[in-house]
Amino acid sequence: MKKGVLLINLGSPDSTNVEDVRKYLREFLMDPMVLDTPWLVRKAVVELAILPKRPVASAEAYEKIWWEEGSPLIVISKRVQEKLQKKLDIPVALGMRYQSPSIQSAMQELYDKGIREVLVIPLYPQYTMSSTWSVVGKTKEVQNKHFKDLNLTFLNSFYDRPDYIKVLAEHIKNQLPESFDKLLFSYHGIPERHDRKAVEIGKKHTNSNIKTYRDQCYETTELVRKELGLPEEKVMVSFQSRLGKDPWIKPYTDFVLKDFPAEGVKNIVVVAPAFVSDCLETLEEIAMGYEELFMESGGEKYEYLPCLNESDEWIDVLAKWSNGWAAKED
Ligand SMILES: C=CC1=C(C)c2cc3[nH]c(cc4nc(cc5[nH]c(cc1n2)c(C)c5CCC(=O)O)C(CCC(=O)O)=C4C)c(C)c3C=C
Ligand SMILES: [Fe+2]
Ligand SMILES: [Fe+2]
Repeated sequence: MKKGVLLINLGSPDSTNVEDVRKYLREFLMDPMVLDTPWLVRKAVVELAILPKRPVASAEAYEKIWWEEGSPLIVISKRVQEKLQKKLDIPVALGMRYQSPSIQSAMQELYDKGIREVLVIPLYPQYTMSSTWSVVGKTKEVQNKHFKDLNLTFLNSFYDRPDYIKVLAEHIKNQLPESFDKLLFSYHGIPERHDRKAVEIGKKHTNSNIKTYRDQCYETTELVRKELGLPEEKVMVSFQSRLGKDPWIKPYTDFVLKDFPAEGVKNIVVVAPAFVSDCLETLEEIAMGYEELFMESGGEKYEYLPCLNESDEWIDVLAKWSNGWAAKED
């Protein structure tokens, strides 16, 4: 059977226009894998508490990082798809979990080429309900509704895959300044509750040994630290982007950054391995907002190292995984 690859990332608003941002946030936050309350409560919270004001602030944040060609997350994901396509003999399509290009349009593209076997790669190294399981659920739903004779194989995570660890460590090493006090691994946070629920959801999608998102983040960090040959005290993990009043997994990046200078940690480097492409969370929150916070708290030097993005070495890894899957007997 003809084979193809489907890359899926989170997605961005279509523009920095407040209405487009509102539309994006509505789709994102109405996902029960993101806001996991009963539908009516979720609808009330989203429409009455979040959507009246947040889109204005979010649009301003997007405005600061938007590129001429569009949202960095979309532009980078398209570059990854194009570069990977050049390396593979089988078609590669790109879909976004929220907004456009949709997962359905990407699947249609592959289907129209006669493809009936698809390797789905959610572009999240670590799985949890709001990242990978949301993508897996949505992709299965679209397949079941519109493409019944399409077979899907999922690459559910790569947080501990030696190829990924090696390419990430090398990428960091090439950009690491000669001297620094701490290398901070800041991952996207999730509510503590999700870390328990996601294990049950993950078991439904796969038979493998499911871990919590927090544990996966610590594992990625430890593997990269060892690959870099850094002592334990040079590295720290934290979690960013809290939303709402529930407890999220700790330590919180903003708290850590505020405390660092008083502890003598004044020269830091920050990486964000929950993302393979730069996006609002890295370019605005980490590279702008957190730098300001750290400097105001007494920090002296702050450097953010960009994600893997469309680097040749990362494309080579994606090509290796895709070819490995494509070479398997049906
Ligand atoms: C309950 C809220 C959220 C959870 C849980 C969550 C988990 C989560 N998100 C990502 C990746 C990205 N999130 C991005 C933006 C973003 N995230 C939330 C909320 C939750 N995320 C919101 C409301 C937003 C939009 C911006 C804002 O208004 O703050 C992005 C950036 C998108 C872009 O266009 O650049 C990414 C990427 C992961 C991996 C994750 C769970 C691990
Ligand atoms: Fe998020
Ligand atoms: Fe954020």
